[in-house]
Amino acid sequence: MTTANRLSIAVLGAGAWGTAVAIAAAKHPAHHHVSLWVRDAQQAEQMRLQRRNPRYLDEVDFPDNLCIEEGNFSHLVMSADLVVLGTPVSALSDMLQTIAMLSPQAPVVWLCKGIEQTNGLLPHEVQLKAAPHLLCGVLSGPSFALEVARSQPTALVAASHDARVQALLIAAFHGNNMRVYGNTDLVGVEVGGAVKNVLAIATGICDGLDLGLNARAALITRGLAEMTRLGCALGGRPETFMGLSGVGDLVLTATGGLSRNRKVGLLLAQGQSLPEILATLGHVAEGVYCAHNVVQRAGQLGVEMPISAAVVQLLEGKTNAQELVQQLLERDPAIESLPSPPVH
Ligand SMILES: NC(=O)C1=CN([C@@H]2O[C@H](COP(=O)(O)OP(=O)(O)OC[C@H]3O[C@@H](n4cnc5c(N)ncnc54)[C@H](OP(=O)(O)O)[C@@H]3O)[C@@H](O)[C@H]2O)C=CC1
Ligand SMILES: O=C(CO)COP(=O)(O)O
Repeated sequence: MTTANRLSIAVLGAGAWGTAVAIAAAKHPAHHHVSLWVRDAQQAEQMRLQRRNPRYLDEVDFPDNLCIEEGNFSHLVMSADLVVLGTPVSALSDMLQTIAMLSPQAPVVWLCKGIEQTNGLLPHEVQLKAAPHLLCGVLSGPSFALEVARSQPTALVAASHDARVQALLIAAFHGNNMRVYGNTDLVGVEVGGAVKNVLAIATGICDGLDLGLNARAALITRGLAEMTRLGCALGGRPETFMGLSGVGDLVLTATGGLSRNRKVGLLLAQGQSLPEILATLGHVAEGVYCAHNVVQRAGQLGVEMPISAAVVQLLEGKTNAQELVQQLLERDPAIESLPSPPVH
């Protein structure tokens, strides 16, 4: 740390979320020194000239203490108090391995929400495999990039088993209309972040078919039940799913007009094909890439996830939106199973 509370923060990855988080850190009252690393040299040049990110968040100006970097990021990693990975899940393993070689002691947090497509691992499982000795954590919770970049009020969860990483995340981001809550349940926080994306696709389909507000509320509630079942079977705590990274992010993503996952669902309901949708989306929609693994991991644990399974069938072209709804409605009657409230 340079002076009391003033941190040097390196954000690697300048998509919508990496850019918004870099802006939030730079606007923090402690005036952190923030470097935002962009992989594309041309984009970096544009961002330096315009002091905005024309590709992903073109309406928000960069604060003066946000520096745009490109090329080799080793000097950034080696001098940072905190490294923040703004890349999608697909890049996590490579990024962590590179960072571990450069600076094995660097505290690293990731922002991605999903499951690795090739091997079905949650982000912290990817880290345990790729760079097990790094000091790590995740920042998650209901947070559309545009609103964070505009400093609109937002509450997030800083999850880590290491109290120093939680404290660093709070020092980096808590303030200037952002609240950051500490949490030690990495599994619960990451399952919430991954599954809500799949459920947002389902809710987009529901709304795209104009099934009504009753149907949407039912889908979100039963979706939360299936998220909680999977999360608890993987070792997460039931109360985590009642928190910001669980029901909080589920409600935001399933109902919010800024969600890319919800948009995928809306367009599927209109009859567009998945390749067409992905070709025009312009951003990563992690639900598309993790739905299959969510359902596969649930299957391995004997956990039922009918809504997520229906989304997988649709994404794989095995059903259409109308059939999917029929399939869910025709399920046998059941007792409403809910996770028990935590005992304090
Ligand atoms: N947007 C949001 O509101 C939120 C997003 N998230 C999560 O954050 C993650 C990133 O999302 P978001 O920023 O919105 O995605 P975007 O699609 O906006 O941007 C993705 C960024 O990652 C870069 N990238 C992709 N692959 C690699 C790689 N292999 N190496 C280096 N950089 C790479 C892309 O570079 P390039 O432009 O060159 O392709 C781009 O800058 C996702 O997991 C998402 O679920 C979480 C909370 C909020
Ligand atoms: O995670 C998010 C909000 O918390 C963003 O969701 P989308 O990726 O669906 O836009």
